[in-house]
Parts: sequence; C-alpha cells; structure tokens
Amino acid sequence: MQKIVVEGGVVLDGEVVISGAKNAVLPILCATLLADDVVTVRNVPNLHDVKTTAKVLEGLGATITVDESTFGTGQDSAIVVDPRTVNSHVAPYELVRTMRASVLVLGPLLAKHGAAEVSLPGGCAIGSRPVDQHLKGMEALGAEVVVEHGYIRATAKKLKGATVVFDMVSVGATENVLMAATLAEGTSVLENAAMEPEIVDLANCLIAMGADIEGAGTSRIIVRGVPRLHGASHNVLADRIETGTFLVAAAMTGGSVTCKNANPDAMDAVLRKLEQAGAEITVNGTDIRLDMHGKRPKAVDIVTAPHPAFPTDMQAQFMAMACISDGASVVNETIFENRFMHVQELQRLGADIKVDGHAALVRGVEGLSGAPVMATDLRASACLILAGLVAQGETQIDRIYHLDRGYENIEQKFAGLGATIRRIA
Ligand SMILES: CC(=O)N[C@H]1[C@@H](OP(=O)(O)OP(=O)(O)OC[C@H]2O[C@@H](n3ccc(=O)[nH]c3=O)[C@H](O)[C@@H]2O)O[C@H](CO)[C@@H](O)[C@@H]1O
Ligand SMILES: C=C(OP(=O)(O)O)C(=O)O
Repeated sequence: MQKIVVEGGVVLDGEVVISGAKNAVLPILCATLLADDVVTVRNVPNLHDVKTTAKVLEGLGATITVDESTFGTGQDSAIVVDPRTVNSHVAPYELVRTMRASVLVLGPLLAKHGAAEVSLPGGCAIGSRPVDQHLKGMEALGAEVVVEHGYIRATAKKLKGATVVFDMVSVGATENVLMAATLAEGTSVLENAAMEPEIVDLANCLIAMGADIEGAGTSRIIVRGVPRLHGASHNVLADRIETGTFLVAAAMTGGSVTCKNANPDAMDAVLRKLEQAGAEITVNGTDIRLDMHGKRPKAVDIVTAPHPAFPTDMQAQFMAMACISDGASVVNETIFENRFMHVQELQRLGADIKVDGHAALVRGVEGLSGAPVMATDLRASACLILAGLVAQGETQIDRIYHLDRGYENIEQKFAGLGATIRRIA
C-alpha cells in the first residue's frame, strides 16, 4: 500500500495552482444525466472520486469521453458526458460504498428517467451520514421511495414542484433535490437550503443547461421546472478546501505561498481565521497570497458550521496548526459526530489534545516529532501531511488512498513549494 513520507523543517515558499473543486465537480457530473445532449465539464481535477463518478455514470450507460492528454492539467482538463445513451437506473453498492457522493445520481435519474435504484451509501469514518433529507425531498416532489435490501428505490411518473423544508442544512440533500426539481412540473421552493459555493456552481451549470433557478447561495432556492435541459459547457470552480490546505501549510511553516486560480470570495471564514493566527493575506483577483513572515501562528478557536461559517472540511488542517500554535485553541465540530479521528495520530507526533465530545482543547507545543501515522479519512490525511511538514524528522503516512480521493497531485504540489515529500509504494 502506498505511503507518503514527509521530512519536516522546510519553510514553504512559492506558488501553487489550485484545481477544480471536488465537491463541485461530483454533483455537476451527476447533473449531466439530466440533459438531452452532451455536457462538457472543464477544470476537472484528476481525483479518484472523479473516476468513481465517471464509472457510476458509465454503469448507467452514459458515454464518457476524457482527453487523457489534458486531463488533470487545469482549465483544459475536461470530461464530456453524453447522457443520451443512459439505459439503466441502478447505481450499485460496489461503487456507491467507495464514494458517498454517488447518491447524487438519485435526483437526476428520477427526474429524467422516472426511476432510480441507488445503494444506500452507509456510514463512513467521520459519521453515520444518513440520507433521510434527500429522500424526504424526493417524496415531497411526488416520488414513491422505498428503502429495502440496502437500496433506495424511487419512482415517479413525473415529479411535481413542491416546497421542501429541510430539517437541517445538508449540502448533498440540497443538491439532489435541486437537480430533481429542475425537470419537475411546476415550481419548487427549497427552504433551509445549504449555501455552499459548490451549490452555486452546480446551479450555474444547471442554468447553462437551461434550468430556471433563483436564489442558489441563499437558504431559499426557487426552481421553476422546465420540460427539458440541453447540452452545455461548464468550468468547475476552484477548490476552496485545497486552497485552505496550502494556506494553512504556509502558515504552519512560517512561509509565504500564493495560491493561483483560487476563489477568495468563497473562503472568507478561513481567511479571517488565518489572519487571526497572524498571517498576512493579500488577495489579487484569483490569487491568494499568505505571508507568515517566519512567525509562529497564534492559537485561534474554531467552530465548524454550514457555509458561510467555518467549513468542517478545514477542521483537521486547522487542528494541525493549533498543535504548534502559540497558546491554546478550542476546536468545535458541529457537523459530523466523529470527525476527530486525526487526534490520535496527531498525538503520536507529540500534540497535546484533549477531546470532550464535540470539542477538542489543543495546547500548542513548541515542536512535533515525526512518526509513522495512519490516515483515517480525506482531510485527516491532509492534516497529517501538514503536521509532518513541521515535525522534526520523518513522518510516514499510511492509507493515503483517502488523500487521492480529493487532492490532485498533492505531493508534487507540496514539493513545488519546497517541501521534502515523496510517495513510496
Ligand atoms: C461531496 C461533498 O460535497 N461532500 C461534502 C458535503 O457532504 P454531504 O453532502 O454528505 O454533507 P451534508 O451537508 O449532507 O451533511 C451535514 C450533516 O447533515 C447530516 N445529514 C445529511 C443529510 C441527511 O439526509 N441527513 C442528515 O442527517 C449529516 O450526517 C451531517 O451531520 O458537505 C459536507 C458538509 O459541508 C462536507 O464535509 C463534504 O465534504
Ligand atoms: C468529507 C468529505 O468528502 P465526502 O463527502 O466526499 O466524503 C471531504 O471532502 O472532506
């Protein structure tokens, strides 16, 4: 099994080009199922999750074309989906279990083909992650939904517009219901909708396909159903979590890093926290530069919550920073019930962390020491790289397949900033 080996002690310096957002490209690829014609998705990151989504779409019969010569190279990296060849409405367990986001084919299949059979995604390391809000939304639009033998089976001759009030803010449920509502008869109103930038990106792609959507990016989204959606071309927005990961790395090492092709407007909460930690942040168009001027970060408290508050997907990286910050930080995780799996691994590197339920008290230490550690989920893996970058000696991170789900060329990108990092078999 592959590992990443990091040698600590280098001050990061330079520029890194940010990839398209995993959490935008996955729903957008699923949304292509709604179209009557070819959809071209650009700025597609070369991620394991993207490949899994492509497999799910191919399994449904869609024709996928990838230009390998440009795939994973930035803005020109495209996946072309022809949904006209779709001939199945079944997303099997083998694929869904490896990537929860595959449940996002439910809404599009139901709206376009009147039926969907999608394996229940099940829990994962960070929490149980139920999909009740997705199902409640489909039912509100008139679908008949049955959950049996580990599968969600949904049918509807024609979805009907309705008001859907989500019990809690869910990114995935908002996306699934938003996609389904585009082809429903009449108007749907999504109340208590998630406001993440990736939802706005999905809505923009749907609008380019001919959907009538108002209010994406607010808690109330209005969708006027249209009879059909056409082909389109869409550029995926920049990954704010990848951006944040590199900025935290720069802050932890006392360095200076510019993230190119980023989306500064989408990451206010993270940028403000980095400033609070003592970083100088300069935004110039789509460039975000962080300069730490060799200083040690100051301790900052964080509370994760739905956008525009501090993102749960940046919690582990900020906890890594808290481990070596000057002072004590409180990290409060309010989104997922089990997203502190990285704590034990950080402790192996010498961190002083006490967990009490959803809160962790992190007392910054002067230094960490390299050790073998194990990645437990995607962002936990990233946080261990960050910790390894400042730890004395070598840190070996095992189970990095989690990392490849959501970070494109991560070790090459860190190496480009001067880090001593390599992947070993
Ligand atoms: C592919 C993708 O975009 N993944 C992101 C998405 O995941 P995902 O869409 O799965 O996350 P949700 O926003 O749905 O989950 C938020 C919370 O709501 C709960 N919940 C959700 C749906 C539901 O039907 N019932 C329910 O109880 C979840 O268990 C969790 O506690 O948003 C999360 C929260 O920002 C991010 O961490 C993930 O990176
Ligand atoms: C939790 C995450 O992703 P997913 O919802 O795909 O598991 C993440 O990106 O940190």
